[in-house]
Formats: sequence, C-alpha cells, structure tokens
Amino acid sequence: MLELKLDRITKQYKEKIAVDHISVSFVNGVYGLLGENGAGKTTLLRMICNLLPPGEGEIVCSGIPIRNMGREYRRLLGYLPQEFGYYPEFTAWRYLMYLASLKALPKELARERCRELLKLVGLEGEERQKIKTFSGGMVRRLGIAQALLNDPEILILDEPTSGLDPRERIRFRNIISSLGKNRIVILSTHIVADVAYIADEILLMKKGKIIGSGTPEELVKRMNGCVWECLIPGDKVGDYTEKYPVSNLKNVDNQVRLRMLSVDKPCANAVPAEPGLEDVYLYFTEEERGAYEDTADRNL
Ligand SMILES: Nc1ncnc2c1ncn2[C@@H]1O[C@H](COP(=O)(O)OP(=O)(O)OP(=O)(O)O)[C@@H](O)[C@H]1O
Repeated sequence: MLELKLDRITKQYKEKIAVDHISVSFVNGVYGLLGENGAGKTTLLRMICNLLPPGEGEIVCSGIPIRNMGREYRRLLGYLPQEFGYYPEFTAWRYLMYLASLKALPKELARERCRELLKLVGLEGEERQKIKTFSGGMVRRLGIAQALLNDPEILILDEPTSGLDPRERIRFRNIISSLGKNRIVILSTHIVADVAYIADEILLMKKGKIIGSGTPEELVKRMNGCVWECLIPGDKVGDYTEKYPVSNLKNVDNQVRLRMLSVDKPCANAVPAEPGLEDVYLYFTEEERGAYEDTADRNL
C-alpha cells in the first residue's frame, strides 16, 4: 500500500505564508481537508500534485521524494481542480476519450475505462450529450471521471461539491466514499457535512496550519461537555454572541434558543447538548476567545 508523507511542507507568497510547516501522512482512505476560504487548502493540494514546488519541506511517496518521480508520480495521481478545464462543445464521451489519449491509454482500454467510469459517476446514457447541456453536478461528476481515467492510487479533489444542490451533493459523497477503499482520496471543502459522513480522517486547516485532526467521532468526542443550549430573551442575544461562539440560533415563541460553546455552564437554564462536527469546526475556526479558549484542550 502506498504511503504519502508530507514533511514540514511550507509555501510563502511574498509576505503571505499560505502553508505553514505541515507534516502529515496518508494511506488508503478518505481524508477531508476542512477549512475556511483562504486557509491554504488549494496551495497544499497543488503541492501534493507536484504542480507547485514547496518553499520548504519534502513530499515523499513510499520513500521517494515526488519531485524526483516525474511521470511515475503523474501515473499514480488523479486531480480534480476547483475549476477544471473542459470543452463545452465536446460530448462527455469525446472529452473522456480525448483525455484518455493524452494519458496514453491504448484505445480499447480507453473505451472500456470510459464506459466503466461513466457508469460509476452516473452519467451512463448521457455520454452523447454536449457538456454545455450538463448541470453543475453532472459537470463535477464528469470531473471525477476524468480524474479516475488512469485508475490513480492518489486522488485529489479540490472543493468537489462546490455549487451542487443537496441531491447532487449526496450522490457525489457516495461516489467518493466508494473510491477510498483502495486509494488515497484527499478532498478539500469548507462544508462540514461533506466530510462528516465520508471522511475516515478530518484535517482541520486554518491559516496554513493543520490545527486539529482525527476521525469525525474522535473530534466530536473532544467537545463533550462544551456544547450548551438555552432559551434567552431576544434582547440578550448580543451579550451571548459577543462572549461565546454560537453554532445555532433559533426563534422560539418570544425567545431565542442558542446553541453555544463554553467550558462552563453559560447561564442558569443552559442544558448540555450532544456535540456535532459543526461545533468542532466552529471551535477550531473561531478566533480565540477567553470564555472557551481551553474548552477542547481540556478534553484532549
Ligand atoms: N498565487 C498566489 N499569490 C499570492 N497569494 C496567493 C496565491 N495563491 C494563494 N494565495 C494566498 O494564499 C492563501 C491561501 O490560499 P488558498 O487558495 O491555498 O486557500 P484555500 O483554502 O484553497 O481557499 P479557497 O477555498 O478560497 O480556494 C490566501 O490568503 C491566498 O490569498
């Protein structure tokens, strides 16, 4: 089994440190790289794809630095960038066959592979349609198919679900989940639900650093005892949102139900709530606040 190892990977654009000394190892499975816009996800993924050289550090694939692997590494890799290039006038079939020829797949194998992949991504029967007639979700699914043409052992998906409606999103997640069984899949997103169900491991990224990692269950467990719900009068909402990270806010009759993070019970009528991954995300991505700073640290 392949092992991809990042050793103190760093990238700086002028004054801006986009990726800051990241060390992490990947083996088969689905990894969800979760972080806000600008956290450095795309920069990190481009370095993993060997499209961008790290300023510092090394990426090693089963013991060999990828910068020395050239074509051999490209053969192992499938990549779906945030914006992937396609020809709108091409049919899905022509587009995939064209890319297969660029990847030097023999014609018969290419046909077989394209048929298999169109089926996998649920575009069977649509292959003679021009891509310009596809919905956003269909285009993204075609994007996955092109990234899988060479049956890659490492699959990199940059924000694969952006712009998809809920149904397409679910469909997409199911496809990705099945792909992680026998390869490394790394996908980036800022949408918690996209990784909550399918990631074997979540890497939380903020300001170029991995600030938390673990299985979704592990991460959620860390928040035990730190998530609270309470009903408060509407005019007190500001007092609480200023003091605590609030993960949900709902009007109930003449009051407001708040869900917030706090080490200590935030008000007399607060009751402990079951933590979820959104609470974890909020905890890690919020700016530091005194009231809950050591919340998750306490549970580590
Ligand atoms: N070519 C570049 N030149 C200068 N700064 C850049 C360049 N590419 C990215 N950055 C900066 O580096 C930081 C990380 O960007 P990156 O695109 O990697 O983040 P991201 O997490 O993928 O965000 P998004 O989801 O918005 O794409 C941002 O502050 C961005 O402005």
